[in-house]
Amino acid sequence: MFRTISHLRSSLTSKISLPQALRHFSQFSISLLPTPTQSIHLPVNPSPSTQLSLFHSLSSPCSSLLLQKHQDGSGDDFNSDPKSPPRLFVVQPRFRPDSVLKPKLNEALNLANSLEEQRDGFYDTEFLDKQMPHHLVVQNPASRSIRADTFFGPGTVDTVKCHVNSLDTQQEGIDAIFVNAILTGIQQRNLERAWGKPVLDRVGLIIEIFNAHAQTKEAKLQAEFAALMYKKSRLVRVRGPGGRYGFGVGGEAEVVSARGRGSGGRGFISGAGETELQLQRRRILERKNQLLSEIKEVRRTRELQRAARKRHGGSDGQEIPTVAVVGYTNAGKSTLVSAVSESFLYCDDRLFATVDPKLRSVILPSGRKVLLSDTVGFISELPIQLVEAFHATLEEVVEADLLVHVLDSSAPNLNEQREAVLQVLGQIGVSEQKLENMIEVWNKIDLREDFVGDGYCNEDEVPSGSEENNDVASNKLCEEDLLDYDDNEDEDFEQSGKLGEVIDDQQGNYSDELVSGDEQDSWIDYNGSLVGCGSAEVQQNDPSNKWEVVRSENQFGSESAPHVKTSALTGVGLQELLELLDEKLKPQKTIEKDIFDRKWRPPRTEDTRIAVEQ
Ligand SMILES: Nc1nc2c(ncn2[C@@H]2O[C@H](COP(=O)(O)OP(=O)(O)OP(=O)(O)O)[C@@H](O)[C@H]2O)c(=O)[nH]1
Ligand SMILES: [Mg+2]
Repeated sequence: MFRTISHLRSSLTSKISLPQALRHFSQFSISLLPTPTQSIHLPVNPSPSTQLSLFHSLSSPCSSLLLQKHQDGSGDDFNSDPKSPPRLFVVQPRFRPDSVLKPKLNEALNLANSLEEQRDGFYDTEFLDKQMPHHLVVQNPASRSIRADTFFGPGTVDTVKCHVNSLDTQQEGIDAIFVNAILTGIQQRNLERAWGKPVLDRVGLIIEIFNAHAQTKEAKLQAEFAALMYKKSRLVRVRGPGGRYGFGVGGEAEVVSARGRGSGGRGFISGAGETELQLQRRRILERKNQLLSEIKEVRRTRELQRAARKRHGGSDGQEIPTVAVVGYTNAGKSTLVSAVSESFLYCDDRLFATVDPKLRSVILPSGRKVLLSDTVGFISELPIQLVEAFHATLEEVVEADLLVHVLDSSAPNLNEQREAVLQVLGQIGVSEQKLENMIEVWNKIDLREDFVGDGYCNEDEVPSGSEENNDVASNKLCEEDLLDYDDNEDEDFEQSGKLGEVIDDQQGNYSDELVSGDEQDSWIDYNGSLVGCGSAEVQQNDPSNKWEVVRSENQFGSESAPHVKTSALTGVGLQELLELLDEKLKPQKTIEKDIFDRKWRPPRTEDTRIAVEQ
């Protein structure tokens, strides 16, 4: 059955998540037509989800791709379960030194494996039992040499293509390619065309994970809003062979930004693709307005709930303070809140396991009741669309009386994670005063090599909220030990290639000064050897090697020491954390009282002095 694209688009209504869309996407063979076309081959009676997957395809300059159901029906059997996780191939740009690359690659693999939806309230496989995705480390183009059309140089694009083809001949195949970098709309589309697979960049994947993990109406609305804004910023049009604009094949492509600014000037207004572009924009705008009004309602409800909490307070009529637990994703926030509140919150090694914020009440050692708010985790380069869309959720953090920043003390890039969290807190408008008053918790202390059972790096170290007790000497000691450890690990990593292989386009020593130009990638301080596409094999998953770097030790190079070290799993440090909460929440009242006293009642001593003089 053939229909026009406009006809098709007008019938596309429902929304499905990317995992589902990718499943359906894989049921079609894709071939470029020699000339732009407005026709499309649809399966008879496409389901709503199939329709939407087509809509995804049609949003790209590949809208003239011929989508044909496999004649032999093989597409139907190809991983046709719409809820099974998509298989992603991870392309990780290289960083130097390897101690920087390792956590980034590790995070990329974790992100790729986190894109999964629950089935009947559960995931099919335990996260740590999942196979590591296939991956490839490629050259990271220097910022001034990033190609506007494909991000990577042609050598890297070809190399990835070779590996994708090779994986496709294998039984498992892959559904999409995840590039752990931020791509522009046109780079993404050009790479999709070059590799013949859907491409996700870092922002896109994180947004999709939020969509896949959202359970409540609030989280679903916000995640969809973020996805919509992301999609809006990626509308592209292409210039065909005759210089005509449209959604045609080949030719030079241009991005039309979210502000509607195209580089085509007046000519942009006409052209075959313009109607389609406008139609998409209108559909996005309509949905955006609808979502905005629903999100507004969510914010209003949250405000009312907060006000009610303040009004009713505890049993003694006192206001119940709220403590927001923030931190990098997977730091153990939910586990910590569960442990101290003796309740259950969903915890998982999947990144962004929590998308739906939860409140739990806790009784502090003084008998005072507080509410702990477990909220979404942050990540470096957290998409701004998500920060904006999750405004209603993040307002809880801004409005909280006290913040607890949970860090994974076993993370090799602890400082980077801290910075990423502080950056997001600044972005959402947390006041300086709250940041200064924030409690820093180093969680997962049991995973540290220097863990001696009481939770501290050094047996002599006595943690406390006060700066003086932060044992800098002992921290330095640990730092040296761990740096040694890292160096050795780098060697192992390079030689054994356990995590994947490094693919280079050129052989020899390079720096970004030496290589530039169309035909070559730029290099960042790189010493490497040629691994050609033919000789290279993509790292196969070896279950014994899985997640090896996940638990590697960090450099312990933190300038500021934590206020308290905990292990949410073993219970170490939890009592101390509660005592610290008590301590931090008490002074606020005293300060308020002081101000009140000073404003309305002159100090008694003065009164007394005056009385004596008289
Ligand atoms: N060994 C150890 N594992 C921990 C500890 N705390 C949490 N974990 C594990 O770390 C993983 C992530 O924990 P979560 O509590 O889900 O982390 P989170 O910070 O809430 O993560 P997001 O919701 O994704 O932002 C889970 O597998 C936990 O079991 C700890 O103190 N020690
Ligand atoms: Mg969580």
